[in-house]
Amino acid sequence: NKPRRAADEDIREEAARHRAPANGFSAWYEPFPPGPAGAGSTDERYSLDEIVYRSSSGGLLDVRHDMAALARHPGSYWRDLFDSRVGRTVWPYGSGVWSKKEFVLPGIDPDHIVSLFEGNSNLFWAERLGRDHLAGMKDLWVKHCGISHTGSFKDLGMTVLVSQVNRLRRAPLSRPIAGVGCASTGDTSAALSAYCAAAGIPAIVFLPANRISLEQLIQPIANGATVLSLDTDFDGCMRLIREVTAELPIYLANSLNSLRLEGQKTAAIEILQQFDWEVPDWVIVPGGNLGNIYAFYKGFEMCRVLGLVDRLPRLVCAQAANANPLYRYYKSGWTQFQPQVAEPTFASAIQIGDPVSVDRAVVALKATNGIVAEATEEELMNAMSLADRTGMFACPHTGVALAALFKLREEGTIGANDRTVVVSTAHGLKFSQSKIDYHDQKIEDMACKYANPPVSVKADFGAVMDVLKKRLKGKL
Ligand SMILES: Cc1ncc(COP(=O)(O)O)c(C=O)c1O
Ligand SMILES: N[C@@H](CCOP(=O)(O)O)C(=O)O
Repeated sequence: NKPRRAADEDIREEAARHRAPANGFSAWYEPFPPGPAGAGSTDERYSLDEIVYRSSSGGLLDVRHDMAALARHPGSYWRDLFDSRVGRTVWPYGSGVWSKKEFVLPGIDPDHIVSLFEGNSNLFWAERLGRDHLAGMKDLWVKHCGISHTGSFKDLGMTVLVSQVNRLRRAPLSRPIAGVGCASTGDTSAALSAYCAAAGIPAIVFLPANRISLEQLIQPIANGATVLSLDTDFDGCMRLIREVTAELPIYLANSLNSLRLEGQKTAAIEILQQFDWEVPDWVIVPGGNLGNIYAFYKGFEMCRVLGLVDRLPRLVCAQAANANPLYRYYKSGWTQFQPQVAEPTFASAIQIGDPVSVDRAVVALKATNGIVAEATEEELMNAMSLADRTGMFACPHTGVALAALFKLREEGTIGANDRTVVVSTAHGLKFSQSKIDYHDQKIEDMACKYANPPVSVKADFGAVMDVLKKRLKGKL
């Protein structure tokens, strides 16, 4: 048995005492798209300690790992190492993200890490939904990335970004970073505010006024962030935060910053781990700014290249029909990308018309023989509500992914025996108003097929019995 930690020592201090020797792994920024696997594919590279979001030609950047160094260990070494860390409190490996530290930010001192023990999210076996509503699917799973500290998958990326900012601000680097800022449809802002509050770093969030849920709005307010409610949409907020971060010493926290994706990619690695390192056939991800679909690809591809698994799943990116620039691009045979002014959607966190990571998404989809699907408002709300009827409490974005699954299953693209994972990106409780409107049948031009409004009854035994007998007719 391990001796108990001394009473005057916390888990960071305990970890510092047991600090592993430097492991020789490293990572840096390179221009996107990445070259072939292996180090040294380009001369342009930047240390992760530099504050840089774009390449010299104005393109995206990507975090690149020294794959040759990681490949000195066989895949079985990494599988065993990651498995040995699951569900522990050893700093920082108890986090689902930092349990894969060598694949994420290998060089960061654990003492600089800002973690809320994120990740390790539930992989839910959607037994009834698959069997009863998807023509006998037996191997349907929902990765509940939204059952997390701030209620969305953004925690996975934000722990990495805020940890790196913490490192930059502290000695010996001592960079004069006044705060960290983002534009947001409500989830990035919640995660940024929570991690900054935990680290004591100022957070600044730009939100499109009246376009995010009340639950999302209260999160940064409660965490003490500077909240700017702007009379524009998300794309307008994004343009503004980019201008502001170019002018002021405010570090940019949106997924344009490729550090975020290093954390988000661990959800893909976690899925493989939860299946005992077997690769699912399909993974369906709702897409907005399009960083996450690439993050999933990166996680899967890294595991393939390093021999933890031997193939990639096929990826599906699902968009709301009201905010579908990637879907249109895909339908054009990847010939014509047209940004759009996104229309309101119940999946409000993906109401994005000019996604920053469109080129990243294309790489991910082409490499995985992927598909882009779309869902109308009625389709996504019905899919979400039907999933709820089978024991989930899905958010509308998960509804978009589920609606895509229904279509692909119906047309036979996804087979009854295909192991399929739907990525649930946020907690349904963050979007309760849309559920209330659905169940109240208050949505214009929507039949709300699965509405289940509460029944108002007189507090009287007879009246209650009448209602129950009617409801349970034939079952009593
Ligand atoms: C709940 C939710 N689902 C899905 C997405 C889409 O992720 P991405 O922007 O990385 O495509 C977002 C944010 O955009 C989100 O907040
Ligand atoms: N849904 C996001 C939109 C911004 O995406 P990001 O990944 O680029 O930060 C949000 O919640 O703000």
